[in-house]
Amino acid sequence: MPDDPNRPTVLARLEAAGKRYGAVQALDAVDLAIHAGQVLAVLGANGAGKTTALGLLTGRLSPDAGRAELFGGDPRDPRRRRGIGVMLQDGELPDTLRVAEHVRLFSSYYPSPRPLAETLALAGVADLARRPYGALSGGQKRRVQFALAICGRPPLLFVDEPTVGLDVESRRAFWAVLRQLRGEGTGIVLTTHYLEEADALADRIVLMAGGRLLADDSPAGIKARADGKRLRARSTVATAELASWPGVLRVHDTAAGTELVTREAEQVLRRWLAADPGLAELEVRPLSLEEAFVSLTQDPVAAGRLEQAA
Ligand SMILES: Nc1ncnc2c1ncn2[C@@H]1O[C@H](COP(=O)(O)OP(=O)(O)OP(=O)(O)O)[C@@H](O)[C@H]1O
Repeated sequence: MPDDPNRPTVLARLEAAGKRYGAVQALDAVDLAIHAGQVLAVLGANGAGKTTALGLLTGRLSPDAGRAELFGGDPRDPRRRRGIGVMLQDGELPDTLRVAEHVRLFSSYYPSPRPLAETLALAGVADLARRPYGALSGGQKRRVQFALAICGRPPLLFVDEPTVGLDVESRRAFWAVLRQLRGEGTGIVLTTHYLEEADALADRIVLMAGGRLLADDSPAGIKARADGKRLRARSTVATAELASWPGVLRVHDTAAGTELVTREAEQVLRRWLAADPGLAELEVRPLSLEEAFVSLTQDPVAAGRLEQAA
């Protein structure tokens, strides 16, 4: 059968993949596909299984159930691993080599690397080329690690919390480069604890908790699945009372008034107005990705609904 040109190219996948460390089921029956020309953001609290999932996809770890596949074969095969670029969280590099020397050395491992100047410019380190790595700031080191991950033009790029320690301007510049690489057809797997980053960049988000996938959807889809609203108003009703009402998921006081999250906005709002005729400065808005994330990872009912929907 001819290939469907509209079907995305799968670069890597997990099929019912599991990994156990003693009593800890780090990954449990996870199905995941990584597509060319897409940014996939992997989100989850500490210990959710993100690093383990990436370890299986990059061939650093082997599954003990199910399978992992990279470019159609075994991720542990060095020829396949040469097709990926990896930017790890704590990449240690020799301090004495200069930035350009590091990039030149890494580029030499690949069959058709980017020109040195292009790699340095993309990573935003052109003006640091002659500086020894050890003399760079934390954020500058992150950018050099990114340069090493992209210098070989890998069709698949893994970036693990890439913008930790970057200032706002550098973070935006980094996002622009990731978008450019995606535009060139690169598949990008991004783990991040910055939900704003996932919202801004990702075509798809997978949400992990306890080694399992809670959701695999677009950022808008994730927000819609959480299906809640945030209400905020100045009110004399005590937060403890609001928290006891049916349908209210969370309540807290802010400088701008009392804020609550609910999946039954109309019902809760009617009750709130009846209980406090003086209620003022009312604001109703959909959940942000951050609020949806908290709601889905902390609320087993919502997580169950997600699993059914998936
Ligand atoms: N080498 C190991 N030996 C024992 N347990 C491990 C090992 N690696 C991971 N685990 C456990 O497996 C679970 C998943 O860990 P993993 O590192 O994949 O989580 P994560 O989502 O990447 O977390 P973080 O956001 O903190 O990086 C955790 O409970 C962790 O303690």
